[in-house]
Amino acid sequence: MGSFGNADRATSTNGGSAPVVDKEVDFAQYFCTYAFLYHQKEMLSDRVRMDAYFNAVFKNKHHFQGRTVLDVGTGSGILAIWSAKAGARKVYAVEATKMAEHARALVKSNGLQNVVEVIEGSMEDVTLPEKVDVIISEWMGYFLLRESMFDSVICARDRWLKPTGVMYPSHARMWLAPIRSGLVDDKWNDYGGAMDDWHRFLDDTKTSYGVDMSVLTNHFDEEQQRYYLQTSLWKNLHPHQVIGAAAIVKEIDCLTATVADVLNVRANLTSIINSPNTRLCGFGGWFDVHFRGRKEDPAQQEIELTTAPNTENSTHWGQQVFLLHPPIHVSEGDDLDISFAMDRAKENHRLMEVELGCKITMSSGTPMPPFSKKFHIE
Ligand SMILES: C[S@@+](CC[C@H](N)C(=O)[O-])C[C@H]1O[C@@H](n2cnc3c(N)ncnc32)[C@H](O)[C@@H]1O
Repeated sequence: MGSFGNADRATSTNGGSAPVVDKEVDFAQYFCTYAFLYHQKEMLSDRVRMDAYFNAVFKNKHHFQGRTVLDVGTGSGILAIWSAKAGARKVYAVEATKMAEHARALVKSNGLQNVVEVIEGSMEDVTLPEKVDVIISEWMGYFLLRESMFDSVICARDRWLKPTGVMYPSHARMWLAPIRSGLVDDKWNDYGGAMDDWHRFLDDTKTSYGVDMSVLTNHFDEEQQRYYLQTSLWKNLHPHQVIGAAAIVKEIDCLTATVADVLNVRANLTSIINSPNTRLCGFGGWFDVHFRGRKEDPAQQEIELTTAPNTENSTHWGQQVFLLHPPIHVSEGDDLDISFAMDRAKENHRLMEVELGCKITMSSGTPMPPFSKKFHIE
């Protein structure tokens, strides 16, 4: 995954189904960061991520030995190199950016050029000379689906995976849990500070330059609210900040999922608060993926990659935090009835819009007023 730029939003849509993407715009917005080694290094330094993929490949060599492999979005080439080292006969390593040149150099310097073929191009446009036994890819964005790279994996699978083929990873899940966090106060104060500063600016502009700009106050306020209060945050939460049972929002079988399955995520979830006298400050979202092979050709050792809050094994994905202003006093045994909706942003199909609704019933049986809030994942 990566924190790609989103400055110039010009993606068009075809009436609510999968967006039609202007490739040049997508390249400028999304792929640009992946062309830099510093960014690949960030992912290559994530030990949880690296160990999971390394173990998935080397503890399941039977899936690779003598087989053909496709690495979707090879980046530096690391997964293709491991696949070759695990005994693959041929590895096609597809990468959209110029990073393909570095991958090619890395493959050669590791003496694997006879096995790994690096192909520079979009997965959607590339033609392979044969179908493959394994598709390996690290496609996961923040909260799993940001970046929408799974679409490219689905496209690759439908075109190039043999009917007996295996997906690495094979399964994915999104999780959501109620959390407490001091960030709720920080962001509220930052927003207040920004508005105080705006009012000082208005006075100053009027006094010094004779122009009254107060007509813009509502627009500035909306901008600041969006920035400070309605945009989800990247955070590595401490497990103690999770104050209730985590619930599964979405389960994906990578062998069968379609783009339609991941386009609009809808879920009704329940959770129970398990901390006494605390504040419900929002929700934390994360994901896990599993490497299980396929039913008829299972993994010898199943591997899990989780991005759940963890003090020792945090990942560069962290968690996505959706804050509630103001926070709500809750206590052990309070029931949460949560509705979750996530759609792609209209202006950029790789970003997301989330709507979270919640009804809380206190352990006494008394209901609290329900609420609903919209967020942007940027
Ligand atoms: C999250 S990185 C993973 C890189 C590498 N596989 C690894 O695990 O370190 C995803 C890579 O996929 C590439 N990518 C994303 N979508 C692609 C597509 N449709 N076709 C080709 N490459 C793509 C990106 O440029 C990026 O280098």
